[in-house]
This record gives sequence, C-alpha cells and structure tokens, in this order.
Amino acid sequence: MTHFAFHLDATDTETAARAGRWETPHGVVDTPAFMPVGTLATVKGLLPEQLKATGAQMVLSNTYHLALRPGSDIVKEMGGLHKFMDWEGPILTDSGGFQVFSLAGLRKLTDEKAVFRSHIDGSLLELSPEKAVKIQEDLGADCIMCLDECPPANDVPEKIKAAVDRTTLWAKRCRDAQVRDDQALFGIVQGGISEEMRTRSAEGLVPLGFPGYAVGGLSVGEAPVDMYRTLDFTVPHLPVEKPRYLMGVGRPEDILEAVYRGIDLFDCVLPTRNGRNAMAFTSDGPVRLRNAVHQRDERPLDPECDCTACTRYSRAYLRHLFIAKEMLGGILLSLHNIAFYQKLVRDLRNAVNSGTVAQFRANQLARWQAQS
Ligand SMILES: CCCSCc1cc(N)cc2c(=O)[nH]c(N)nc12
Ligand SMILES: [Zn+2]
Repeated sequence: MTHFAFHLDATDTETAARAGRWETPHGVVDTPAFMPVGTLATVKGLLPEQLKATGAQMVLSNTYHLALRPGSDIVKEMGGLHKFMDWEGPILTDSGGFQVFSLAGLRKLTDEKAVFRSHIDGSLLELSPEKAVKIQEDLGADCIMCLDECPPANDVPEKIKAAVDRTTLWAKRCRDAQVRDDQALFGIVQGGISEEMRTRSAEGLVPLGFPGYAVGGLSVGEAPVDMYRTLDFTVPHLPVEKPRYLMGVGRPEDILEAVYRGIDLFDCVLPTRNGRNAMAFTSDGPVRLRNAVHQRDERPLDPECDCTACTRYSRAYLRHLFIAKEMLGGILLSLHNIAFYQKLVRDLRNAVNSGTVAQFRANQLARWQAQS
C-alpha cells in the first residue's frame, strides 16, 4: 500500500480531537473531513466544480446501487468512477452490505454470503466478501469498505455478537480477496451499543492491519447519547495513527461530538436530502424555507456563509423557488448545506490546531440549542 499516508498534525490537549492530512492517490484529505454522499455517482443536483467550491475534497458512492445500475462492469469500461463522474479528488465506496440489509429484500444470510432481491427489478442477487471487493475494485474508488453485517441498534445480544463475528470473518476474506494495491480497505467495527461487543469487534479487526477503520452500526436508530457513549469506549481501541471513519453521521451536533471523541471522517445524506426538502442548516440552527415568515425576508440565508445561495439570493427568493417547485431551490440549498458542513469541519480543524476544541464545542452547542 504505497499510495496512502495519514499525517496527524495536531491532537487537542483536553479532548481526543485531532487534525490531520490523509494522502490518497487522488489527493490529500484534510481531517476532520465531511464527505458528501453521491450514491449513484452524482451528488444530487450538483456539478463537480460546484461541489469542489464548497471545500469538499472526498465524496462517497454506493456499491450496492452502482452494481445494480448501471453495473460495475460498465463503470469499469468507462474508465472507473473518477472518469465516469468527472471527480478528480478521492472517492470512497461503501461495501453494499448496509444497503442489502436496509434496502433490498434480504432473502438469506449465511457466513458464506447474502442473497437478496434487487429493489429495482426484484431479481435474485448475492453478495459475498469476495464479490464486494471485486465490485469496488471495478468501480475504482480510493477507499473501499469490507462487507459487514450491521444489525439494528436494539437487536438482542446474541444477534449483535453473531454480527460482530461474521463481520470479522468477512473482513479477513475481504483483505485476502484484494488484487489492486492502490485502494485502502477499511475494516468496519460493529457491536451495537455494547462495550463488550465493540471491544470484541475491534480486537478482532485491528490485528488484521487495515490502513483505516470505520465505526459502523451507529446512526441506525439509537439515541444520540448512546452513539456518543459508544464512541467513548470504541475509539480508544482503534490505532491512533490511522484514519477513523464514522459511517452515516450525522447532524452537525453529532459531528461536533464525534470529532471531540477522535473521529476523522464523516458522511451523511442529511445536507443534500434536507436541502432538497427546503431545510437549511445555518449558524443559528435549522431554517425551514417554506415557512411563510420568509416570504418578504430580503436577508441572506446565513450571513456567516459565503456560498452562492447566501451571497446572491434572499430568503424570499429561496422560499419562492420551493413554493414554485423550481429545481433551483433544491440545488441552491444542497450547495449551501454542504458548504455549511465543510465550514463546520474547517472550523473544527482550526479549533484543534489552536487547542480550543472544548470551548468551540461549548459555544456552538449553546448557539444551536438557543434556537431549537
Ligand atoms: C454510501 C453510504 C455510506 S455509509 C452507510 C452506512 C451507514 C451507517 N449508519 C452504518 C453503516 C454500517 O454499519 N456499515 C456499512 N457498510 N455502511 C453503513
Ligand atoms: Zn450558504
């Protein structure tokens, strides 16, 4: 693995927060980093140059969806994901397991593989560790994920344990199935909200020597306090010198709390999904643009934001676009929300470098809570 290096530039003195740089074959990722989700090889409604202008360096795509449509073979024939979607920066793909459990009609799950029905045409498909790696090698992302089993947060302990052990078994098979040497394969820690099971999962995965580790199995319905407590006893088991990725998280306050606990990488559909639904994250909390209160409001959405939506348009105009069902509304608000998340992680990086994370967290939470 000659193409990756993670440099820890600063670690906060009072908290587990850190700031670093992750070198990948398609460029450097400054951490903490937020990765916009482009499930079907597009961050919905945004051109790559618009995305780049927000400060986003790395984006996500989804193995399950792309394998079903257009097919990883076609993406490979077109030159791989970077060329296909014209994104020059680093790309991460998920392994597909999470979507098989959450989206597809799971038909059969054994240690060997998962058999499921496509949510598109109902055809019977199967996903094994070896197949998940092969699909991600064909797609050509820089960072790929092991096939894992993510149980519901409130599943019974025996099922959480079984998912941990299957995830470790599958991680070994994924590592042994790799052919390319220019992709970083991450192990995914499972274990629900149980300290014993999280420890079991980390102690099974860390000796396998992955170049980075993801914390999976969270943001699946557990209470925020349970997510934060789980991070408190999971992150210390992960190697300090390797990147840590918290999957599917989250709200701005969740990212704040997770950076505080030592997480480096994040992805979440909230900025783009909420943007398409007229909900904006701002420095003073959420703003719902369809609300009549904005009808004659000439102020910008967020005076502390320098994105296109906030520098060129009023709240009145943004509300008009949504009421008129104009597609520009969803585009502008997706752009703004991603710019908001990029500013949040940028401010957090600066707070780590200046040793002020605890103060930044207290001030930010007070400001957001004052509005809710
Ligand atoms: C493009 C989607 C990226 S993150 C999806 C995701 C989200 C959440 N919340 C958990 C998991 C998980 O436990 N395992 C896997 N593979 N993926 C997860
Ligand atoms: Zn903005």
